[in-house]
Amino acid sequence: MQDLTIGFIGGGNMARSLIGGLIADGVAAENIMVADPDEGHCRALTAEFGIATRHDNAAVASTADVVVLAVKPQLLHEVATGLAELAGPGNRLFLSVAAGVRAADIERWLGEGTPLVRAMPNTPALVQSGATGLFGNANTTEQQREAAEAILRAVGLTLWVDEEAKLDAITAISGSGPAYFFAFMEALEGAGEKLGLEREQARLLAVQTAFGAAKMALESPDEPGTLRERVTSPGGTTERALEVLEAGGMRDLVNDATAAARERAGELADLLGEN
Ligand SMILES: NC(=O)C1=CN([C@@H]2O[C@H](COP(=O)(O)OP(=O)(O)OC[C@H]3O[C@@H](n4cnc5c(N)ncnc54)[C@H](OP(=O)(O)O)[C@@H]3O)[C@@H](O)[C@H]2O)C=CC1
Ligand SMILES: O=C(O)[C@@H]1CCC=N1
Repeated sequence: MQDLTIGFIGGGNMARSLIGGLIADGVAAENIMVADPDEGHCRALTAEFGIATRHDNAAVASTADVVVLAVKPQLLHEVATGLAELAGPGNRLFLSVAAGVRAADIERWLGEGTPLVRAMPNTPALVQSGATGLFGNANTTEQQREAAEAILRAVGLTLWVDEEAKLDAITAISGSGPAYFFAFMEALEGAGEKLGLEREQARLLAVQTAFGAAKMALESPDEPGTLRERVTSPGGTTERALEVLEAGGMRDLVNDATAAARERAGELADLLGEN
């Protein structure tokens, strides 16, 4: 892993999160390169992480053992076909983090036989607390799967799936998931302000509480449901609040929201796979 050269195609939010986590894990800045058309993104990445950047995708991909495709799904066809000369059977590993776009379509654009791992990471990778689902196509060697896993494990938890369709469920739960929790923190912050706290105080309390609850849920042998019960005194304040959330349909809403996210991943796959 320490000797792997990793080339990112696209230097936006997800790439930045992965790069930050990899650097924090001790990967040498010389082993990471980014291609992005935006001069501002390139300058910011070099300033923050000391990595080299280019505007030329092929120049970056040609020097990399692992090429991370981190552009928007809608751009993946164009970007992948542009790298076809550097792909193919027995060639370097491609690692796509794009939501929805199927491995078979990416392989067709890069060239049949290309070793490809599809990953669904999330932005907490930046602070090495990411969660990533992985799926490898039939062309990947054991060594390449290990390389993909080592990159993502450096920035958090990894989980292989045996059916590619499960990546869409992972997208809905943990890929998009940080946004759900950030939205809940925003809501709690706003609620705290309404209840008379200073905005900054309310934010700090909301964020620290989310962190504490997540840390506890991760470290405790007990399930989140048990931890919830321990906060909820019979006839107390939490019980009253949870009744309101349940009456408002919280669980149905979460089911509907994640189903919508998964459906969107499928729509993207169908739409973009036509190319
Ligand atoms: N953000 C997230 O939480 C997650 C994102 N993903 C996936 O990661 C991928 C990237 O998402 P995200 O980082 O959020 O998106 P961003 O738009 O932040 O990043 C994409 C980057 O690619 C650049 N770019 C545009 N065209 C090209 C090109 N032809 N060649 C190289 N780079 C190009 C963009 O530049 P410009 O802005 O100038 O267009 C931008 O800097 C998506 O496929 C998404 O599904 C997966 C999991 C989580
Ligand atoms: O919103 C999106 O489509 C991407 C994929 C998962 C998180 N962000």
